[in-house]
Amino acid sequence: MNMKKIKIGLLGCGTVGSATYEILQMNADKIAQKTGVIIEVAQVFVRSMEKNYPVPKRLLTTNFQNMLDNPELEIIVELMGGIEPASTYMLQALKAKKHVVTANKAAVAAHYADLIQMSAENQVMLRFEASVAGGIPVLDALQAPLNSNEIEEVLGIVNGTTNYILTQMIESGKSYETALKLAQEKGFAEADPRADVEGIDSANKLSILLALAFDEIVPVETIPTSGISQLKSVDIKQAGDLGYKIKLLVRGKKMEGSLQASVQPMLVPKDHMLAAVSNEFNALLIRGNAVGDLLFYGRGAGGLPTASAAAGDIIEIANAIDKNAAFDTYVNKLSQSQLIFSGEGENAYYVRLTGQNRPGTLGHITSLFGKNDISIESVTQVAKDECASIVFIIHEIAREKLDRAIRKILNLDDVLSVDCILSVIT
Ligand SMILES: NC(=O)C1=CN([C@@H]2O[C@H](COP(=O)(O)OP(=O)(O)OC[C@H]3O[C@@H](n4cnc5c(N)ncnc54)[C@H](OP(=O)(O)O)[C@@H]3O)[C@@H](O)[C@H]2O)C=CC1
Ligand SMILES: N[C@@H](CC=O)C(=O)O
Repeated sequence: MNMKKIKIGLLGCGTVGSATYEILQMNADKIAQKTGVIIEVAQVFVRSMEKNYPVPKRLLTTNFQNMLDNPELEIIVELMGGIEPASTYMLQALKAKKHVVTANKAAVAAHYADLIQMSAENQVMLRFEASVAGGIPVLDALQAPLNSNEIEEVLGIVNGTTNYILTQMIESGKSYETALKLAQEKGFAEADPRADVEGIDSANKLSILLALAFDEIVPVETIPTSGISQLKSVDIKQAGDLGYKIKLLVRGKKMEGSLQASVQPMLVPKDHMLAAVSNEFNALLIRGNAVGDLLFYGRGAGGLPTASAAAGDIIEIANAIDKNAAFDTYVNKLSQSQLIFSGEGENAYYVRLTGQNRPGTLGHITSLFGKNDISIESVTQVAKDECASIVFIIHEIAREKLDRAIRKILNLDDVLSVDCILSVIT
């Protein structure tokens, strides 16, 4: 049988780029057999011709314009990372009527509307399944299979590096620094790992999820975001003693005409599904008003799992080209919802503070919480010499209300410091 050959160009040949090349070689026969299409990597854009990449040297180029001008290349697969020049290259490729696949959540989140619009105007396909939760097909699921639902909530772990670090700290007693170094060596971390540990990578992914789940474009910089770099081992241990694991979670939730969203380390009860998600694995709970709760679980970082999603997008586009199908733009509608973005919403909280080790301290604090309508679920106190470490779990309230009460607590003579405040999943 004479099969159609579709030529593609890769931008970047690092962890994900080389794994994408590997999958397309390793599974070439299977892909051709299943789809009737041969996918050929015809050019690979890199920064240096001197470096050793796991692709034949004849494919390498350091000139992006060459790829743009190459009429044989029908699909551009952007796996370089960073907002620029990746975004500009993708927009140029779409304008040149080339289909685009990317794993780059930073670029997609920053230029979501422009990219969608450019693909729609030029009637070419744009796919970014690999940009959220690595190998887990969660963006596709939010399209056809779930579009009969109104999505009520998305909640989960979408950053492999931080989940790997927390798992290694909790289960293997590794230091934060050692665990981060290991995550980098394994190819999970971003080129600048601050994006992982400060929660920015999760916020980029959440912004994409909010667009697909709620038709709402929420700029990344407006999402309340905190990461794990400031977490102290004492809180990881204390949370463990109280029956929780700390996880970096993304949450988007529809509440009476408003949309709440946040990225933050949260205490997760040990019997919660998300508590069992370890190392570089990700998991996302999606709640639809018809289907109820769905849990998506799998490897969220690493070369082959991420490349599996990118290669899936390439094959989908190659199929559409082969069949002369209409080139849908995947998400061809831009924000149409009337939801008002209202910050992180209400949460239960873990509050650790240090007070004087003397009778009355605890009473003063609990009475101040009470006067501010804050209800306490549990209190744990550990006294050492002059000081006492006191941990409260308090029932759901708005963060601003908690912060107002904390300011008053800090004015009490017998309170020395408020050391840690973390949200708790209930
Ligand atoms: N690693 C993972 O687990 C996952 C990564 N992603 C995303 O996939 C993308 C790629 O990540 P990853 O493979 O880990 O990154 P790497 O740093 O391993 O690879 C990036 C590649 O792109 C090249 N590159 C970077 N900038 C330029 C530039 N300006 N011009 C030319 N080449 C450039 C690099 O070249 P050089 O070799 O010279 O440095 C390298 O070959 C990122 O968007 C990332 O967020 C998504 C999900 C998971
Ligand atoms: N650095 C990211 C890579 C995948 O998106 C992560 O750790 O999840």
